[in-house]
Amino acid sequence: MSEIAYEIRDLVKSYPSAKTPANDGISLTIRRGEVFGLLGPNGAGKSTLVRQLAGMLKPTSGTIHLFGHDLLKDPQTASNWVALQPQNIWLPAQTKPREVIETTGRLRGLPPADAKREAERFIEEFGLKDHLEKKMQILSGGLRRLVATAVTLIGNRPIVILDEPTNDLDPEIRRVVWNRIRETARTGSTVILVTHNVVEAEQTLDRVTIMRSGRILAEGTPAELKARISRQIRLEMVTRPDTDNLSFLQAFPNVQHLGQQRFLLLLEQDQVESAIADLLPHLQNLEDFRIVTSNLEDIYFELSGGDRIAG
Ligand SMILES: Nc1ncnc2c1ncn2[C@@H]1O[C@H](COP(=O)(O)OP(=O)(O)OP(=O)(O)O)[C@@H](O)[C@H]1O
Repeated sequence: MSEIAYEIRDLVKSYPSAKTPANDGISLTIRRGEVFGLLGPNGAGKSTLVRQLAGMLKPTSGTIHLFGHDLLKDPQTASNWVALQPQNIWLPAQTKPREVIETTGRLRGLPPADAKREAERFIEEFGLKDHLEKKMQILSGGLRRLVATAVTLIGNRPIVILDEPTNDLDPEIRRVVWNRIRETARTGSTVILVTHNVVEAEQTLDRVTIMRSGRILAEGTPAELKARISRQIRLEMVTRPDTDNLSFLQAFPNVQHLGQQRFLLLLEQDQVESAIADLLPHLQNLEDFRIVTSNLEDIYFELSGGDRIAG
């Protein structure tokens, strides 16, 4: 099988009702066996892109080759090779977790004993044991997403696409899901991830594309993208809840408000010392502060010059 999973060229998708294209000239190469991340704010066009990659949506123009096959001429290729967990998950309302996971495994060609064993492992790891008698229609959103993730991962399809797999999940289980995603790539599957959870995804992704307004802003490994602003240091501050006087923050012209009591300053290395000196007289207004190196979310913020990704 080709070392290139997807070759996407000049892809445009315009919805009839929209003024601007949801995907506006996307060209990308996704390699076999990598975990590839699509990051970007709401409305950037990420879901539109992955639905086309899964053969569920027809591009307006451009080409998509999957393992060398022209997906537009032969959309069936995608149904044979791709497992997609869409953002708005749908699972048959009357089914129960074990049944839907195991049956999917069998439909993907696993021998019955293997499908059963694999389903048991997902049930165990994803903490579904106490919910096996519940039908999909009464499962909570987070549990439904976990079942959908198991359904997508079971059977190790050559292409696995997950659109926001860790939404609605608590931190402990998110870690389990990220581990399973990495394991899936180790077996040779190519994994494409749409996520807002930039900080956690950074550990999982081999390569990243940052999108905005239907276009690609940047592409590379997390390390390559970070190298662009690696000189910068983050000074994160949490103000005390009872502090009304935040005027001391005005001494820092580029301070960003991250929401609630959280503030962020991105500093050049030679600015750190004086910033701390400016901050010291106001420590009584701070609940916490820390100095760390930049992360992937900062790169997104720097590149887009705008909204911070909701975490
Ligand atoms: N079926 C549709 N008809 C018309 N416009 C649509 C349709 N689906 C998406 N859009 C528009 O296309 C643009 C891209 O949407 P898309 O869902 O692909 O973005 P996204 O990056 O996945 O966003 P989010 O992170 O919020 O899921 C948005 O402006 C959206 O309103």
